[in-house]
Amino acid sequence: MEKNSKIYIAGHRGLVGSAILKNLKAKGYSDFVTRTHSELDLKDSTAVAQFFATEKPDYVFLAAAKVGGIVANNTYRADFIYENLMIQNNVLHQSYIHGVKKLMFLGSTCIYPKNCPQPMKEDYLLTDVLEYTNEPYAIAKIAGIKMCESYNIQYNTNFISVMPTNLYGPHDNFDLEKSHVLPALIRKMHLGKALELNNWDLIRKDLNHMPIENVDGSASEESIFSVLNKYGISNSGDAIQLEVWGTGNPMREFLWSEDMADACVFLMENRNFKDCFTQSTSEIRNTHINIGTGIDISIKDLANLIKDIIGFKGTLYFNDTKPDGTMKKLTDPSKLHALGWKHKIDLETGIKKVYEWYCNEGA
Ligand SMILES: NC(=O)C1=CN([C@@H]2O[C@H](COP(=O)(O)OP(=O)(O)OC[C@H]3O[C@@H](n4cnc5c(N)ncnc54)[C@H](OP(=O)(O)O)[C@@H]3O)[C@@H](O)[C@H]2O)C=CC1
Ligand SMILES: C[C@H]1O[C@H](OP(=O)(O)OP(=O)(O)OC[C@H]2O[C@@H](n3cnc4c(=O)[nH]c(N)nc43)[C@H](O)[C@@H]2O)[C@@H](O)[C@@H](O)C1=O
Repeated sequence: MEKNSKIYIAGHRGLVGSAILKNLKAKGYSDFVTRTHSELDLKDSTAVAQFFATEKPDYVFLAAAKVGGIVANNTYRADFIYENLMIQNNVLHQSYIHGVKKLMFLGSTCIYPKNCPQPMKEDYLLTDVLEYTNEPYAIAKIAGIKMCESYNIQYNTNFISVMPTNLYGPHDNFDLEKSHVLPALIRKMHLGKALELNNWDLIRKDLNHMPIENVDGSASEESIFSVLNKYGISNSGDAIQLEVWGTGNPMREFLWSEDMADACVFLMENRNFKDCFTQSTSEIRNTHINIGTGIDISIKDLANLIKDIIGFKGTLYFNDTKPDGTMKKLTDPSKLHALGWKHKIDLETGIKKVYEWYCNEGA
């Protein structure tokens, strides 16, 4: 990429897209094309074709997708497969039609089999059955990888795919039903601590920023209590109790979103699809690259770490009627390391940074 290249970041207000935009600006890139979801619905093939014909971007980061945690994936199964297939089909195909020089497609580590050998190497794709809770989303992401490879092989495009592990950082989704575990636990413990301190100003400020089921900060204490109870924040005698979904035993790997963005920009600057042709086989597959830390933690230990950082004193209980999902999904990031990139922010530092962001801007 040249510093004056025209770069389209699809999903520039999201967790990853906002971090990619910030990273590119810091590195001296200056010509960006962005559209919010309401300005351009990427599911709309005609609108996407018109957008590419008008803007003609040189480079594309596809960080727009239907994204959510385990329960959202399991509940809105049709939306997750339909929306993701539509978004990626439209953006990839129009990037080919309009001669985009290079595109990055963002997948996810849920593309790997439920009982994948650990750590997960790129070559383990399509070797066994997927985890049920996010199968529709994973199938869409696998289709995206195969679409990139197929267009590259048939049409000589330069589409590269990356498979990030679980991500977290500023501009994440903190909805208590639809978000991923790390932002959900941060918000629950932030509210739990405020309840412990009887700090109703803080609780009302949080709910004004993001109402829970239409309950905002103007509601009565009784209504607020009842909605917090529903989402697993309750008062049992002298302690606040906080629900953690599942058994607490699953292992997860977490990467700071700004490290993720740095890896994406590094690969856009240094990696081309043709690099994969050095393989000794005529069958070109598994050309995607894992992005992770190679370090994981149990959900129970994660919950206790967040509890300590936030200073929530109440008790945690594990609700095993909620799904655990995959028991372990740890990336093998050696392909990325061999290319010269490694993460910088460890989990404890990242949680402190995102909690500070949440208190200042997110809540
Ligand atoms: N978060 C994570 O832990 C992980 C994420 N990923 C992948 O990384 C990528 C980015 O995810 P993340 O940043 O977390 O997601 P976010 O939900 O934070 O952001 C998604 C972005 O996509 C945009 N978007 C969604 N639907 C449409 C649509 N129909 N038309 C136009 N824009 C749309 C949203 O726009 P708007 O803001 O305007 O609504 C938003 O900016 C995705 O491909 C995701 O699958 C992979 C692994 C883990
Ligand atoms: C990134 C990845 O994200 C999704 O997969 P996931 O890793 O299972 O996502 P998760 O963050 O929602 O959960 C991780 C673990 O944590 C537990 N857990 C505890 N308490 C809460 C809780 O309060 N909220 C949530 N969401 N999970 C909780 C939860 O039960 C599970 O065991 C994919 O669907 C797919 O979208 C994908 O690619």
